[in-house]
Amino acid sequence: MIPIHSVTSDDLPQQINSLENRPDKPEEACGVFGIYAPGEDVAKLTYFGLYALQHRGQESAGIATFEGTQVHLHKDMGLVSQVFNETILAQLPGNLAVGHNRYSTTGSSRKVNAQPAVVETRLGSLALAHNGNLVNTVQLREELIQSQVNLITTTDSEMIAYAIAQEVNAGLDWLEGAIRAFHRCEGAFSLVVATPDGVMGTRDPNGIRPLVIGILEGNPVRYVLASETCGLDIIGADYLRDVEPGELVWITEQGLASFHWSQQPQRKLCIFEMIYFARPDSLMHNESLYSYRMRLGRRIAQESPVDADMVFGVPDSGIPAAIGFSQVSGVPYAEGLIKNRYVGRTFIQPTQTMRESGIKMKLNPLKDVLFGKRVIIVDDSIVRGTTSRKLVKALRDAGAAEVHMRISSPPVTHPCFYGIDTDTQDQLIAATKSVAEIAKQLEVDSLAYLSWEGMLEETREDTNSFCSACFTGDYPVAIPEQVKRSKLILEKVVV
Ligand SMILES: O=P(O)(O)OC[C@H]1O[C@H](OP(=O)(O)OP(=O)(O)O)[C@H](O)[C@@H]1O
Ligand SMILES: NC(=O)CC[C@H](N)C(=O)O
Ligand code: SF4
Ligand SMILES: [Mg+2]
Repeated sequence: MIPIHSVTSDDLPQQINSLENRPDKPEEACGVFGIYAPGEDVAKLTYFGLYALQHRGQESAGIATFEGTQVHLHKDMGLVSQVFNETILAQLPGNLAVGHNRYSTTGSSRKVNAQPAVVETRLGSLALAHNGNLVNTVQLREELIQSQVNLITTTDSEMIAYAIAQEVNAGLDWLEGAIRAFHRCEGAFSLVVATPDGVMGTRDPNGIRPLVIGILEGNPVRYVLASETCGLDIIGADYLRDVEPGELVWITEQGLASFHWSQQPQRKLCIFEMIYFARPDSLMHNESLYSYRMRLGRRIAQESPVDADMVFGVPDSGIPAAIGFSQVSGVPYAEGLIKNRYVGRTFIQPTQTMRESGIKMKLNPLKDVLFGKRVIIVDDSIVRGTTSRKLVKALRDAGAAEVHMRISSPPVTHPCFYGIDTDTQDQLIAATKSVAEIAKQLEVDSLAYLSWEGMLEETREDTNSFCSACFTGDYPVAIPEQVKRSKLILEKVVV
């Protein structure tokens, strides 16, 4: 158990959107979970919630519980199953809790930067867990320092916690203080915040990252917040609704109260959540992402048909689209690759050698199935192209006669600043190469990406209600020049 901390200085200096030790593929955004359930084992329920949200961040995990005014906190580097055990969970009593799985986007990947961030205020402690990434970190940090806030790290999440504390210490209550602080933040933030009085959940005015509300039946009903509905399912909570962009929900012994704090809310959910990041069994817009991803496969089969003997998906995230492709094209669906189930979704690959061998460790072609066949492989995205390049070679080595590749999203040409690390622009294969050049480099017989319109229309929602900036460069929240320059480093991008 670690004591309530005021974070120490061992990770200074940091650059904004620190890029060191990044793997070569899109990483998950963080996972957050919150619960108000007096009488229940809130730590254990949070543990299960985080377990279901593990795919959103695998660097560190943490849980903070409140027992009256007393906060209990445990966090460390590693997976949820490595950070917690029965003994540790038993030392986290309380009526309410928040938890976090981290993939770092601002501030290095170190224990000191693990979340929840706990800070003290005149009304007691607050514990905050954040999914997303602020773009005005430099300005916010400056403001906080100038107002004598003793900031020690550069994690954007901790700055939000200190901004709330600052407003509360200036005399505001929890709600007013939090709302004042949210107005000072720009970028992406889905937050859960625990206080001695209750749990808050909010989304930024664009609702870039998801956050859902669930209820645990009982008398009285208990409320749960989670990044995705799979975090509700695992504890038997029913999905109630999404937290709206620019909405604050405040869960206390009085129940759930809602406040709309933004004057200009709009829907700009990250489309990458839908095509890749979130779990396929999670619901978005009242349907599973599995169904949406299958439609993407159907759509690309219509847009870019090709004749072949079999079609299969790149495990895991390419599979639903491959099934959809098969349904429309009539090309039989088969298993051409077997994934080692003990290799995580995002096998962290800090060096090129490890990246290359990582793919080999993760995916193995079925030689007897592939030999002499014309195959179509479907994946959800190509970012740097490392996976595709290795895979195509492995399929050819296994004896495939033809290899056709279909990607169920458009080419990734721009980096993300809102909580997903898609690397600097020069690392994105489609930023510098045309589709024909990529096909040549990957050594495929044909390559086609889904159209941008197709990706958005298949959501069956208003096509303006998504962020798709990594495909277009059209960022819904303006990126300050200094931050832009850290990742947008190419003069000319291929479109
Ligand atoms: O072009 P690249 O830079 O190689 O990145 C893109 C690849 O990475 C992701 O899969 P991931 O390995 O995370 O696995 P999953 O499908 O098991 O989630 C994605 O689904 C692509 O396969
Ligand atoms: N991926 C995320 O959501 C990261 C949250 C936060 N920016 C951090 O670095 O911890
Ligand atoms: S830039 Fe791409 S990954 Fe980032 S929030 Fe927008 S759609 Fe998602
Ligand atoms: Mg994948």
